[in-house]
Amino acid sequence: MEQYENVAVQTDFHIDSAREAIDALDLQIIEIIQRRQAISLQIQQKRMSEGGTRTVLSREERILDRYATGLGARGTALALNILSLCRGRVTTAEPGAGGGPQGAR
Ligand SMILES: C=C(O[C@@H]1C=C(C(=O)O)C=C[C@H]1O)C(=O)O
Repeated sequence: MEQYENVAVQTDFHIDSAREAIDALDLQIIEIIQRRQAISLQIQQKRMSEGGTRTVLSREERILDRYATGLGARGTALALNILSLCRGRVTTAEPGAGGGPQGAR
């Protein structure tokens, strides 16, 4: 362990392998969000087929609270983006478009 700018850094720490771990986690996060989109869409379609609304703000507020509790103020921003991604039609990103599945408004 070495000290650098008051941060303990393991001497056997390698940026390349740490980045591989981050890349794997990012792929998992994307996959989890895509699964969340599919489940959220099913709920929305079911509710709308019964004459209800697509969105339920009270439920979304509870979700925002959860992310704020876990991750702070930026967790709220993340949750807003996740809710936006999960709202509406799920489409596949065009190759090279640089974006993931988009939620239609
Ligand atoms: C999925 C639902 O429908 C909408 C989408 C939500 C979500 O993606 O978490 C939450 C509330 C609703 O606005 C739901 O009511 O649970």
